[in-house]
Amino acid sequence: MHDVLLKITDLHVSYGKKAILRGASYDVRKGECLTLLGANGSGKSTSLNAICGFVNPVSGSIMLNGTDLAGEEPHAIFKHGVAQVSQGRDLFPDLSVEDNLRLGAMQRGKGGATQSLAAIYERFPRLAERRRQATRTLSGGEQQMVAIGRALMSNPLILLLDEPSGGLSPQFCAEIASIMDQLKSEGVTMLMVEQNLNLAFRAADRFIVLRDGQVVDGGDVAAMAGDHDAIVRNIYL
Ligand SMILES: Nc1ncnc2c1ncn2[C@@H]1O[C@H](COP(=O)(O)OP(=O)(O)OP(=O)(O)O)[C@@H](O)[C@H]1O
Repeated sequence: MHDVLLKITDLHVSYGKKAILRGASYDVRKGECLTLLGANGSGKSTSLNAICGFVNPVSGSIMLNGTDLAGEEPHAIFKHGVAQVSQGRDLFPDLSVEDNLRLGAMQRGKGGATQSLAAIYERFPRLAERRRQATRTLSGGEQQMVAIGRALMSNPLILLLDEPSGGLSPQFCAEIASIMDQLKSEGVTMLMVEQNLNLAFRAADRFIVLRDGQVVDGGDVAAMAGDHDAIVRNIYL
């Protein structure tokens, strides 16, 4: 038996009249990394946005440790322990690295446990060196580290990662991959959307494939023994 942390059941999300998620159901188990795969427009980012409360589901449930998050406000969902990392887009560019990191802890508020800055700097020495720099002066990969660090400051129950490798050089992709390895070894639960299949399969324990807003495939990454072709065909053909 696996401990389920997040249970999505029959989730429907629409933008106006356009149905994007059409009855998606899946679980994320405690301590695992689950990757959402699927062609462009299949509803991967919408899934993360629904979990975070940036978009309200039409119906269905999003149970986190027994609490239904569906329809809750984003700040309330964050306080329940869901933190999203979205490609550095939501950082404050003129604030220092340190101030951006501190904001992650403040947002969770008094009730939530937080990680110390020292712990984040130990994990990301590159950020310690740049702690006083305006965040906009960092490279894309370093900004992605700030975004991950900021999410970790709130000590989340689950980390949602939207394209962690997006737009990064191969060198930074490798760094992000090793950060994810480290998070996994620490038992951090992650739900990730990732187009870079090398990273997706390296970091993930399990995957699911979305097509037209429904789950059409899924399984254990280890069981595929490196044979990813069938999955790729299922996603893109
Ligand atoms: N705010 C919005 N308003 C209207 N339509 C939207 C909105 N956000 C996304 N969509 C549409 O919903 C569909 C699914 O988008 P989503 O971003 O979830 O796809 P995705 O699977 O993450 O794709 P990609 O791999 O291209 O990022 C797309 O057709 C997109 O144009």
